[in-house]
Amino acid sequence: MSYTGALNPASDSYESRPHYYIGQHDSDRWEALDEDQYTQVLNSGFNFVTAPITNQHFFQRVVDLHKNFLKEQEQWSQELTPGQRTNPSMPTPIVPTLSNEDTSIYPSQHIGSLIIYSSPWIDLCSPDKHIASISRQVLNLEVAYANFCGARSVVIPGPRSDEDAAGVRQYARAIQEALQVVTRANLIIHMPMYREPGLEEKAETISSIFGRDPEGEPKNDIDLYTSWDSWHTIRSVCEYSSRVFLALRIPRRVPEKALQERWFAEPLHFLTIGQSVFQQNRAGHPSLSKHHQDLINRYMRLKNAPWMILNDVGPQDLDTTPNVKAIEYPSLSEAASKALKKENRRPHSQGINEYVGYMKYLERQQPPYSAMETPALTSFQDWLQSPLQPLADNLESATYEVFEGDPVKYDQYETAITEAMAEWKVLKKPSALGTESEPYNPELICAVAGAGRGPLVARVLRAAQTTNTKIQLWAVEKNQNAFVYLLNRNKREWNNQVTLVKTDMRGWEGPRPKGFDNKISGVDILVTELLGSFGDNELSPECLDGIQRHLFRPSGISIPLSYTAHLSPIATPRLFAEIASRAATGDANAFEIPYVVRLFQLDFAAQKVPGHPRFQQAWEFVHPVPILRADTFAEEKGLAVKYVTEGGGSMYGSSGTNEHNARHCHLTFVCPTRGVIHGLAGYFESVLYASQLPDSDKEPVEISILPDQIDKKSKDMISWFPIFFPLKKPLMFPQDTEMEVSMWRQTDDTKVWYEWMVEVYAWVGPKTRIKINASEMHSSRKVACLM
Ligand SMILES: C[S@@+](CC[C@H](N)C(=O)[O-])C[C@H]1O[C@@H](n2cnc3c(N)ncnc32)[C@H](O)[C@@H]1O
Repeated sequence: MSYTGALNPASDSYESRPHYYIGQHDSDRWEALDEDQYTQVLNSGFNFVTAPITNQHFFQRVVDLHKNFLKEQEQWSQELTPGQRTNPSMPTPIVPTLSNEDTSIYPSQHIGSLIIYSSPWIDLCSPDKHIASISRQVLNLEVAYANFCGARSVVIPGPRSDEDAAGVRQYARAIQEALQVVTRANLIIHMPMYREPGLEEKAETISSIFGRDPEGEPKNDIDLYTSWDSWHTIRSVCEYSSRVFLALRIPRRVPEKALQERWFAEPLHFLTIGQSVFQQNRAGHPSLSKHHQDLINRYMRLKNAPWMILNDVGPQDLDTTPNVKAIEYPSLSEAASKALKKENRRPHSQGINEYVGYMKYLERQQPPYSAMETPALTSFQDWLQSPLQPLADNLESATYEVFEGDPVKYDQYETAITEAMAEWKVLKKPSALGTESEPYNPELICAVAGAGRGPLVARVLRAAQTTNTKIQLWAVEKNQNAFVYLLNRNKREWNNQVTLVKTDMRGWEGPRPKGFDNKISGVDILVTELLGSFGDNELSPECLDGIQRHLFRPSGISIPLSYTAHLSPIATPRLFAEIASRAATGDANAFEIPYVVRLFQLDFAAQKVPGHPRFQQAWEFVHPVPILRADTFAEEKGLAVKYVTEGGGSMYGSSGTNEHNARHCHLTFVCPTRGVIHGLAGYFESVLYASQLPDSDKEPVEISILPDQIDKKSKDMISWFPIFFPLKKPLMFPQDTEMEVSMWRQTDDTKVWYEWMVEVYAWVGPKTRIKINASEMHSSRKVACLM
């Protein structure tokens, strides 16, 4: 396949894969482009260009200012007495404000389409306090002016080295100060993915001009994470400001996956790609390695996909004569249509820049959006929602409609119900004469509890048809509005064959089947779907406690049979920033509640290590509660006795009736690379049905939202997003950490809530571990009400 011939938007559907916005940056550019140059760049295929805030005139002014200062200081120190001379220091000169000769950008309604660069020659990290101060003043003057002009984003070169921690702190402070100076514009810090030895760009800085650039010996042992460390210091000092973003410089050699993922979680605004990152293919055209392509493809899947800036890749023949007149930038579309008119007038078309042509080719080669990447689903990426409380609240029809839009969940349920019905016939027949506890019943008695608008009722009826089973069916629902819908559906679709009961399932008296002398009977199959993102968080265990007493013993079947909650510690700077801003604007509980969120832009802290998987099970619930079948069932399933015992303890002031649904876990995750976490990602899995036949080799019917299981167990299931338990303060950890997560599912007679904390341990000897960091104990005092 060829990428030459380049842009032909009509030839491929751009909607079916992420779109590339490609900008042009020239590191030698001192002036903003004039209109003709700008048009020429857009004509060569770029979508936007960069512009420096200040020019060479300003640069020279600052250099002269510092030169004069040094001279004066020299003279001044000569005049001091030897005693005074030990620490001569004059106050740093004040950089005069900008004049119209210092800049070529001006306010215009189109300034937003320019990406503004602050001066690459400032050195905010300089150990020379005067140079550092001048640099800071220049930055403030520049960002203030860019903000005044209406610029939306200002790219600021990151620290030149990560070695000097004090320098990085100083840099971070300067950015924090610049944030106070600008009221609107975003500050975009330009960082390398890592420092490639010998390949760092060497730009002239105010320090190098005055001979103060700390060169240092080139190092052989590269620490891939120092650049990220610097970035982390900067954004932490800026308190995760929502106006601080990243321009990430793509290296020539793509680093290990863990580092790629680390940056993936950060607020990427731009990917910058220098000419030297490109290789030449056999035909002599620029190309990127497969690793680079994979990296870009991954980053472009983000909801707010980064834009790309190609550095120093032409067009070469721009007339770059310094331009001191005010420029009125046309909008992108105006410029493009002007360019087209000009193009038509030109004898020879100038053609697409070959680097842009190649990037556009890569754009078309990206994997198309999958079923899980519809615009609707993508819009949910990293969007915080409060968990539903279907017990306490009545859901709206639109919410049910969203559930019903996911066929995967219902297909799995139908498979489970079908298997259970088929096995019921075999298991129940031998006791055809019946016992006292299980009188013979030729028709299967089934109940769907929490029926909503009836999708599971429909699946039960279908399973009965498939297995040719005669059933009597009850549907129990406490939401009076959904109940009206059920009544209507029963009449229209189900020929009134379903017995509808509007009640809280915990108080349901049980079915009175036909042919039972109007007596209350047991239930053969109880179908429920009361699961939340963490399995038990929508109070499935508590609701089932009240209804499972109606199940026939021992043959009654609960679908689901069991569910497990799982955890993994994650870095998610964007969510932390969002929750922190909620907390700062008055939501005192912002960090004390879990959120349902389609986690996407995250980095898992734990690696997959034998014995310490990345996702670990917190706890399990099994139905019916084994106390009722304790001896046989619990033993068969190998359940811990603590799950079997009902009662057992009581919260202060409560009678402890729900104590058997309390849980606790203590998990150890292994984190080989240093980093930071912002909370815990929570998931669930559920066994809907597992064969009860002794010789069955059938796989259990399961659903899972665990990232490493969903494709295997319930591919493309979208009914549940993960849950996120935030930490109030980001928790740093060094390399080779053992991270210990403790979580409790707490309950009294009236409610259920979670408590969680994380501790960081490091090995300091073969047998000695010390605690080096810990979060606070968090408590979502009232996650779900039982009343
Ligand atoms: C997650 S929705 C599932 C609804 C439906 N089965 C579906 O798949 O669309 C849970 C349903 O259970 C109902 N529900 C929750 N707790 C209940 C209770 N204790 N008694 C009766 N219905 C309950 C809610 O009103 C809601 O309709």
